[in-house]
Amino acid sequence: MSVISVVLGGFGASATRPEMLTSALIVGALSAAVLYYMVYSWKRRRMYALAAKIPGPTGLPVIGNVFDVVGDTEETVRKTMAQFRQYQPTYKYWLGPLLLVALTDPRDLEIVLNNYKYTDKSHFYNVFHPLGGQGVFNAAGDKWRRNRKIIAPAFNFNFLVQFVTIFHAMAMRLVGKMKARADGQSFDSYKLVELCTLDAIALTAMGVDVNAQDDDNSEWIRAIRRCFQITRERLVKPWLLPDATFYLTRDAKDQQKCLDIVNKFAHEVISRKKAEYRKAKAELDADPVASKAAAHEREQSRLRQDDDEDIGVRKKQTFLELLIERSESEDGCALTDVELRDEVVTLLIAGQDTTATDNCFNLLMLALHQDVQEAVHQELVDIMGEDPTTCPTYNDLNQMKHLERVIKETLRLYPSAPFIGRDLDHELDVTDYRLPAGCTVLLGLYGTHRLAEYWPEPDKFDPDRFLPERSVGRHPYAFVPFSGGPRNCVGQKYAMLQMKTILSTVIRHFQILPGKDCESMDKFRLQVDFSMTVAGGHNIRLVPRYAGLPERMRSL
Ligand code: HEM
Repeated sequence: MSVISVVLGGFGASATRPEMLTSALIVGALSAAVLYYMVYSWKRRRMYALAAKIPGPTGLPVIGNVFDVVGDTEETVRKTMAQFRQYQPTYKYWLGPLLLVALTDPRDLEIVLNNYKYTDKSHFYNVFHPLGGQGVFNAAGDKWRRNRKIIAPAFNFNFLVQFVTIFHAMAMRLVGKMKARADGQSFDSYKLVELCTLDAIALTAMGVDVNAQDDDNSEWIRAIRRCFQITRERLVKPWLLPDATFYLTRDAKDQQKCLDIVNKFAHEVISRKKAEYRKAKAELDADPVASKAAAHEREQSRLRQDDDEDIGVRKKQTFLELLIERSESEDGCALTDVELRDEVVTLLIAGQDTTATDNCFNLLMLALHQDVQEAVHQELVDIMGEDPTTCPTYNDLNQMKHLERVIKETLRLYPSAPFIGRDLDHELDVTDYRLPAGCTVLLGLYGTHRLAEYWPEPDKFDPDRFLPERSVGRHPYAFVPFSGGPRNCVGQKYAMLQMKTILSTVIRHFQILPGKDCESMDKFRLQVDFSMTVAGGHNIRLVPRYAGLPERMRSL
């Protein structure tokens, strides 16, 4: 018997007692649900009223626009872009009871991002919590403020510049792998580049050579990549976003196993590095002259911390070693082993895929714009000479202005993080609307970067937009691939140094040509999980440039 017939028939003369009881229960439950919905809606009347003023696609009753974001991520990206084009710069949509407001106007981005009130990240970032725990990316409130203060000095040029030789060594490994693919056949550059950036971040964060480029099958590498994969899946399957549903799945158990491996490895490295630090310190303390000199160097180093010009004078250290040193020697900076682990794992997650995808998009842009590629190659030859194996100095990297413009223009068109989210717990006035309390704000960096008002012919690849004379007067929040304000990307200088080193090394060795299904920007099928990528691969072809060079220069 259907629910309706139970309800209608249940009150008829022929109804039995159990049927009447069932009917009464159903009617009671339905009435309670309707009453609950009415009270719930009444409480949210202000939200509905403010939301009604914001344009956006029409949704279905109760579930709203859920069908726009469920399913194939390529299709979701396609629909999101169409919505952006139709409603820009601000629009709303509903996912069930959740109101999302997409903001792309740079003035609105500034209002939200440049304000300490909105530094806590949206609830959907909970998918990142298993990896990176309460590290700087995930932490909120005072905990975030403290973490950020402790970690910030590690991202000063003065400290980062020592990593250039590591980036170059990893880039040369990549060139070695690419050499085997330089047969004119199309291949997905991401598969090689993501291992290169994993090697680079593991070495610079922990001082461990995981050598993913030669062996991507070790237990740790399999574990960390599986963790990335599970997080990606949660991001594109909305029903896995809440912990309540995710922790019922097999993936959650799998994630725990992999996390145990990743965390155990990190703890082993931390113990080893701490022991090394303490041993070196004990030896130093036993020698008063050396101890005084080290104290002087520490003080000088502290004074240099904010001076980006004064570089290359610190002794070589990894992020972890710097954090251990600060932890053990400075008031208020003591981090527990779990906190140290969370920071190190955070850097692995935040610094690997972002730079991998962006390096790959750069290779694609250079492949599609041969004139730009040749100009960049010429610039590299002018700065560093013909030998493609030379390691760039910091000054060399600084002079790579053309390459820098290419990287920025690529970040404009394909920002690794196309949007970021914040939850509003009170109303907020942006340029054209008052946003209701309780909504989630999506800051659409991708959309901002394509607003014609700020970027004429926005879909065109034109690195010269970033020439100083063409950048004058541009709104500071019109270009925000690394976000902005107090919670911006702490790793942006690292990212620029790493990408310049890897790209310049590859370009000096190979001419890059477009690969299968990547013959034009229109053909890219974009998808978003961890970062924005091309579904079907960042496919390129390579032609060695070193064929005409002396044998010494050809050895890779
Ligand atoms: C092309 C490369 C990169 C891009 C486009 C990028 C972009 C971003 C963006 C947009 C955010 C803000 C996220 C949010 O508020 O929701 C962010 C935060 C962050 N990024 Fe990056 N990132 C890149 C590379 C890196 C690297 C190489 C590292 C570290 C080595 C790093 C470490 C971080 C950290 C720790 C945060 C969190 C900062 C905080 O919450 O205070 N990023 N990044």
